Amino acid sequence: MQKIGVVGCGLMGAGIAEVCARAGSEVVVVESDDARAESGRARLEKSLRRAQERGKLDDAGAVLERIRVVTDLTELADRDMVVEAILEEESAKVALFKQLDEIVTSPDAILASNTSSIPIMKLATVTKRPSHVLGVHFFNPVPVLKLVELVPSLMTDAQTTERARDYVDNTLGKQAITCQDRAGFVVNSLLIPFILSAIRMYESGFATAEDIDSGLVLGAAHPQGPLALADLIGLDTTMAVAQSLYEEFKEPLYAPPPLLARMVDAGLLGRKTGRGFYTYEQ
Ligand SMILES: CC(=O)CC(=O)SCCNC(=O)CCNC(=O)[C@H](O)C(C)(C)COP(=O)(O)OP(=O)(O)OC[C@H]1O[C@@H](n2cnc3c(N)ncnc32)[C@H](O)[C@@H]1OP(=O)(O)O
Repeated sequence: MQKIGVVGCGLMGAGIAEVCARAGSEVVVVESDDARAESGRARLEKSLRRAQERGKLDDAGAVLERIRVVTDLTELADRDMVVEAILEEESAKVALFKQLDEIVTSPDAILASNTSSIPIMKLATVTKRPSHVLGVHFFNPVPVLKLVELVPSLMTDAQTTERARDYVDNTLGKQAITCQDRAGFVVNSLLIPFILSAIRMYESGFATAEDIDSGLVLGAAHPQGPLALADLIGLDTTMAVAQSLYEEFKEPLYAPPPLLARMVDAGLLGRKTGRGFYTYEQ
């Protein structure tokens, strides 16, 4: 698979486009309008230049030449695999998969979703090729974290999953794990209730954000504490994943705490807006 498409050039989409292009694939990224395409391009450039400055990449320019950011979905027609990385909203993803099914011409092409929590079956069944639809879920920051979760639905061909695994393991040099099509998959089913517990602890006044995070960094060797991690993921995404998990399993441990909902209402979404549990320079 050499021709990759990515839909969405936000935090995750840009990261996915970057790692695919760094691995030698030719990548077309689609954004919904010119302004978003421009900021997506800037995000990619910044990340690649930073990798070059840190000596992790020889030639950022050569990688950028393999990436085109466009606003027309039909430019994905000739792709071998398209990875959807738009906002975590089921209706938007369903509408996009219907369009991709019409646009992407090769019957062998894979339609993948980077969703964190929406059942793959909901996306597969709106296409005429459910055997070629699966979840390919990356982790933030995509250039740093090695894991990719592969999530076949009940309708996905074993061959589709194997082709995706081969690309992830052998072309991207990451490591794939596979799990069933249940909300949250492996990582978020464990990580989100942990983050929600930290938010409840903070909300109750039990300890400060700094002390909760220091506890986990210094006492359990986590690279960052749960509240800083929620800010990195984005509080809107954290909330959306929690809601999907709660809807699927109806377990109280997945219910979003009121403080998280209020922060999302207020637009305090973490790093990307400059304020969440902490404040950040923009
Ligand atoms: C919600 C979902 O569906 C899925 C998810 O994404 S869940 C979230 C999963 N992510 C995590 O759990 C992240 C956990 N945190 C970490 O791994 C680390 O704290 C971190 C990588 C974010 C930052 O690490 P740090 O040591 O505190 O900071 P820093 O020294 O700046 O970075 C460490 C390395 O990562 C690199 N890095 C950090 N952020 C980066 C980014 N956005 N892009 C590229 N590289 C980055 C740095 O360049 C640095 O590399 P070198 O050591 O080779 O110089």
